[in-house]
Amino acid sequence: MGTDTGTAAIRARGLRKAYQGVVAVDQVDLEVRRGEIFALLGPNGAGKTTTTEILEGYRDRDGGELSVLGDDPQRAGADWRQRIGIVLQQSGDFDLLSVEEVVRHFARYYRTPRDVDEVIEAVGLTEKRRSRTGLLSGGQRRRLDVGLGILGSPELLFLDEPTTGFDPEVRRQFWELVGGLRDGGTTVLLTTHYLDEAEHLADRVGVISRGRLVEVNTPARLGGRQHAGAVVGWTDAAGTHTVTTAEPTRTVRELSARFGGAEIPELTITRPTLEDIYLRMIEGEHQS
Ligand SMILES: Nc1ncnc2c1ncn2[C@@H]1O[C@H](COP(=O)(O)OP(=O)(O)OP(=O)(O)O)[C@@H](O)[C@H]1O
Repeated sequence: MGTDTGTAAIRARGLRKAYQGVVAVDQVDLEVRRGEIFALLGPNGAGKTTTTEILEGYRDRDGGELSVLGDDPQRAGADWRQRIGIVLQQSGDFDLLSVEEVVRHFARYYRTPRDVDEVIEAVGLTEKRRSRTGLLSGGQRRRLDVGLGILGSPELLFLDEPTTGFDPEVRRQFWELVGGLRDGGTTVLLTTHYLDEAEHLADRVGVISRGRLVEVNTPARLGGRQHAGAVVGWTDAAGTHTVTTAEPTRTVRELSARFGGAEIPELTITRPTLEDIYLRMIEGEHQS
């Protein structure tokens, strides 16, 4: 397809893959723009890993057209590989080496690697640089994985379920790290089961179910979320009340009048979360 991909980092048309006759990826059309964080969501077995592996060049497709950074991953060579970064769910086994030794080792695979100290600093492991990687916590280990993924200053970074097992604080720090990469111009393809992660990080999300890409949209608009009603809740002497409405402002105004302009007790206004919308979509898919 040549190098003319415009602003698309990934462009797939009719991507298809079956294992022993069982279809895992079914006519997927996908466009990931340069500089965006795109999250691929879907239940277990939906086809996310298969799709990502095809995009990474680790798995051959059965059909469809594909351009990743202007080349077909099935034919692309070492030059192309230098331009992508991959952070797998489980990385290699080098427990006896220190953080610094591991980063230095992997830096040799790149013609123009980033500065080792800078990478260690970027993933927040400076204090652990001399620790054996086998002694790192799960979250620290994951950051090292990301450090290795960005060593070659990739134009496109694949992150496969990067924050599984992270505590909330470390997840937030990790999100900042990934957001910073995007701000620096890196395109990120993220797979995750955490909907809050997708909401926080992704510019756009794609929902894949039973091998098919069901919808691509911004987190705010997925599944018509922007039109979903709000739930207004409050309490009074009779107990707790909730009302679902398309006009929460009007409801609040009425309540305010009823309480004589005083504070409305325990007032809440909630809208469906991305997870609510996603679960509805997936449920609908299974019933269809
Ligand atoms: N190597 C393989 N051989 C045979 N079938 C496979 C192989 N890899 C995946 N599959 C099947 O293809 C389908 C898609 O699997 P895939 O791993 O791509 O899903 P996934 O969305 O990544 O799931 P998860 O969220 O559990 O990681 C599943 O039905 C799975 O059983």
